[in-house]
Amino acid sequence: MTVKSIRRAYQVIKIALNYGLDELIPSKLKPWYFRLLRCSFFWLRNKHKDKVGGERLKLAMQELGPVYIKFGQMLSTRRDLLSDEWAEELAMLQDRVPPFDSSVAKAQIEAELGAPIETYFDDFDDVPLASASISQVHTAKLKSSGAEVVLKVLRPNVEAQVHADLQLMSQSAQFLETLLGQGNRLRPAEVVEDYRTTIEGELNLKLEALNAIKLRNNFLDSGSLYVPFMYEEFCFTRLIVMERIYGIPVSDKAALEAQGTNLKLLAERGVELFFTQVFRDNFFHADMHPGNIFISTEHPEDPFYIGLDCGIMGTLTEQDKRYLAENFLAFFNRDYTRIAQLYIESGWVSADTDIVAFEQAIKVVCEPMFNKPLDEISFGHVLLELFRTARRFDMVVQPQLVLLEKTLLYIEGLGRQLYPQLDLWKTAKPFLEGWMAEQIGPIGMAKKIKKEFPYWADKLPELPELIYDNLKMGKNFVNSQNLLLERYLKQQQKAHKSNYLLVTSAVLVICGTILFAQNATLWASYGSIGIGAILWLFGWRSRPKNRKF
Ligand SMILES: Nc1ncnc2c1ncn2[C@@H]1O[C@H](COP(=O)(O)OP(=O)(O)OP(=O)(O)O)[C@@H](O)[C@H]1O
Repeated sequence: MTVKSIRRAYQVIKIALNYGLDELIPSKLKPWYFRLLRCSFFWLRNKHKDKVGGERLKLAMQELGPVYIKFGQMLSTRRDLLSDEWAEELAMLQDRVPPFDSSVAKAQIEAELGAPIETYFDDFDDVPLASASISQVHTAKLKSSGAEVVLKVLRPNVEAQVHADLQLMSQSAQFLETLLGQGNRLRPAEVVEDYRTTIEGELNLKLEALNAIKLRNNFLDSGSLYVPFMYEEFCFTRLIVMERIYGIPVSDKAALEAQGTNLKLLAERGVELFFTQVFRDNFFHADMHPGNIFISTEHPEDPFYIGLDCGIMGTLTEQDKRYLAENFLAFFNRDYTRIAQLYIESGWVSADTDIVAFEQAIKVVCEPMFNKPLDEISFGHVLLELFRTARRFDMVVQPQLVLLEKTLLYIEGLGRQLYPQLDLWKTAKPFLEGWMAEQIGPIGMAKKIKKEFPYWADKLPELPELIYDNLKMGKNFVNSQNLLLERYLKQQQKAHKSNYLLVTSAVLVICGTILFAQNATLWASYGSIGIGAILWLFGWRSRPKNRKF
């Protein structure tokens, strides 16, 4: 540990204790050394006794800075780990990060461009358009075309800060895990690792630009999602330049209503967009929060979404997608046995899970959901409850599914906020059923054949050789089996012979001893014992050696 990280550790401890975070750990989980450590910082007291736990955690994270703010945002999406109150409290964490000096931003931009800003841009605005946890956004115009653009630049030193804080978090999580025991539901080390992958991805703006280009191309002619154009020649690890967009933040419902937006259509399009991204493209935006989604001001009767910040994108395997779709369909058919089977088939829970108990647990959480009308059931909530249940049966955490569940919950919440009568099931069911039919029906089969055809066409000329090799292998296998059998039979014969000699020798030795004890003819008793001993020697020598087949 360096002096710097010790100083940072003290700062973190100070803020944590000032917000009484130590008091949030149940006393039975605080061993004597923890209490001793706490006492050694006796001058640091909880200054926020009047606030509830979740709020204290939120405030502490806000004070700790960008890394912890983002961590809090991510933690708020892990509703499988946190209670709803805590999750809601943490979800309120906003990027209330003060902007950094625009001269620093300019210097960073010029370092990436390798030239003064004026070489490529006009009207660079020193006042940032937005200042977020990881980056800051400035507006300008392209010199070449006059197009309005935004320059998104990473905060100075943010990488070092993130890495140092991550290391500290990781060490604390390990410590907490030792404290709570391996089997604890909270799994702090796993949560931190999950976060590491997320935040490290965000530190590379070039990656964000590439994601945005892919998403933009997927929806280029869709009329439901617009992703700003990226100026690739100005996209680097610490700086990206993109088209400036104008829109209404999705959370501003009053403004949307004022311009006469068709909210029903907008809400339905949101759900469709989600399912299209997941099932058709297997590439979904996984950092949906109001700051990243805007609504078009053009033709409000046929509105479209504008998506920003593609730093965190999710993908699923073909198998995950199929199990997921089947999961939803099985849920709506109330087929809990199928749900339990799906979790086992997919490997999300172990194959030796007690399927009857698991099915029962699924039924207990799912059945009450049907007390509501079908159109009020939330897919995200279903998934959340199923994951919570599966965790009790030691489900291995699937980060890609957690991302998906969080996005789904958000999309549904958003849809209902925009249009409270939104019928999710009606919007999603045809999509899911159509997709499933494509996967397992004749169309699916034809698609698979079409997809695999180039591979088989490539392998076809090798087929005769492969058949010959396999036949040869088969013949060799039969030969080696015969050899083993022959060896085995010989061993058996030897064993029989040896057993016979050993038993006879034992009988002769016993008879000789009895004759000797009864003072019978001495030569007969000595002869019997002698022959017995010789036979024992032969029997012992001829016993089969302990060979492996
Ligand atoms: N192309 C754009 N046109 C107009 N405004 C933009 C554009 N890109 C970003 N912004 C503004 O900048 C804000 C922050 O951008 P962005 O979300 O990409 O940054 P971030 O650092 O990744 O934030 P966070 O990770 O905390 O969500 C957006 O909420 C939006 O207001």
